[in-house]
Amino acid sequence: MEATLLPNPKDTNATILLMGLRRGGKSSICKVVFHNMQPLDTLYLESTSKPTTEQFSSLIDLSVMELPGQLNYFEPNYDSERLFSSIGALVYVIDSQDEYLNALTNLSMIIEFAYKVNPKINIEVLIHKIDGLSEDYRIDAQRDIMQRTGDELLDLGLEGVQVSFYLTSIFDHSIYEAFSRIVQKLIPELPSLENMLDNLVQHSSIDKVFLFDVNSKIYVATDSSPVDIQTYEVCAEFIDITIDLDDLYVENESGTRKQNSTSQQKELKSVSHLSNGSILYLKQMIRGLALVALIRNDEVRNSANNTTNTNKINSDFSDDNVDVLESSRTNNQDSSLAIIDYNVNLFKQAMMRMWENSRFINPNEPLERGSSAESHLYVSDSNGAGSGLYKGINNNGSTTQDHFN
Ligand SMILES: Nc1nc2c(ncn2[C@@H]2O[C@H](COP(=O)(O)OP(=O)(O)OP(=O)(O)O)[C@@H](O)[C@H]2O)c(=O)[nH]1
Repeated sequence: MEATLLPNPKDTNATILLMGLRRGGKSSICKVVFHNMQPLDTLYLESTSKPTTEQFSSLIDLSVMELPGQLNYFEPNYDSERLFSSIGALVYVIDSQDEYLNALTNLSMIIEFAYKVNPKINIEVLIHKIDGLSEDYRIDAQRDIMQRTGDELLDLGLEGVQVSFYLTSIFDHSIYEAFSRIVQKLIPELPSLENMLDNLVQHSSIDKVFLFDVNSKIYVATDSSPVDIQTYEVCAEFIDITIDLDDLYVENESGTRKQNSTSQQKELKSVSHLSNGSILYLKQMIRGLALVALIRNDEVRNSANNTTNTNKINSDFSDDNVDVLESSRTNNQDSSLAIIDYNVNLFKQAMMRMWENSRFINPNEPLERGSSAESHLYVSDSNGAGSGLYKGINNNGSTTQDHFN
């Protein structure tokens, strides 16, 4: 019998394979995270009947493939071996509001197969729809699912397989947090990006900084301090506010309104002073990304109280040597922001250099904000799809994730 062709991920893409039993929430997750669908609208989604693949590209080219729950991919007429050998991450969705024992048996079977054909694969389990569970029950369900999965894998003789678990719901930011961590593992440049962000935080009075994909609100990198979900929410919402305001206003030029197209090409930047004295800072980066930083009021106050001059220091900004302005000795908020501006510009230049050196840079590609709803994510190298290089990546600060190996 001829093998049925499953969707063929592009070799150069990082590919995420979404699996799970019927009605678990796979299509809803895709629609909410990558197509900005309102969570309540997912109620009307029809059951998916055949495999689907979508491509998203911005910093990396990412394929998200969904396999419907009712199909058995281990029948000989599916070329599952080729499929599993070419993916970066297997994301298995478990409906935590439903009886999940069948799902766990199915999951173990899939892990056994996937691990055999692709030992570098990242295995990610979403304990999904937790919005319907009490706080206590969520923890119990997570513990139970982890325990049972571990036991099943042991029974199958699969020791040392690393599986990551996330508590998720499309009704809050947990699904974005989970996908951020999943996608980050597919970005070969992640350690360099994190180093650069740490350096930025260190020299710019910044409390927390995220590098967001503007369309999906997934963050492709952040500094090494723990991620607090409220800070994430505030920063992610700031992107929407900035874009809404940006669409609202067009610049005047000699008394006449500029064309929208002209204003869209300018670099997006926004600074907002919150009532508690903190500052939100956003600046457009390359390839559909925006840098969003939270600057706490005490930091700003400290810098405002200091009256000595700003010093320029030479510091090692990731792999590229660039100058960074030290902000600890400025005399007011404005100069503090000016320093952040200067340092963020250096960060952007470093990123541009990094991507110019990357194998995927397309010189004709615009560096500015992605223009279509499907203009999304991150970077991969030529073998990124199956490389899984960053499997053991640091997951510090996550309140929703746990893993074992
Ligand atoms: N409460 C809650 N419901 C959810 C969540 N995510 C998805 N759902 C609901 O779950 C139902 C099934 O979602 P789908 O996305 O169609 O599930 P699926 O896994 O794609 O199902 P198949 O296409 O049959 O494989 C829908 O009614 C969604 O609204 C969630 O986080 N919380």
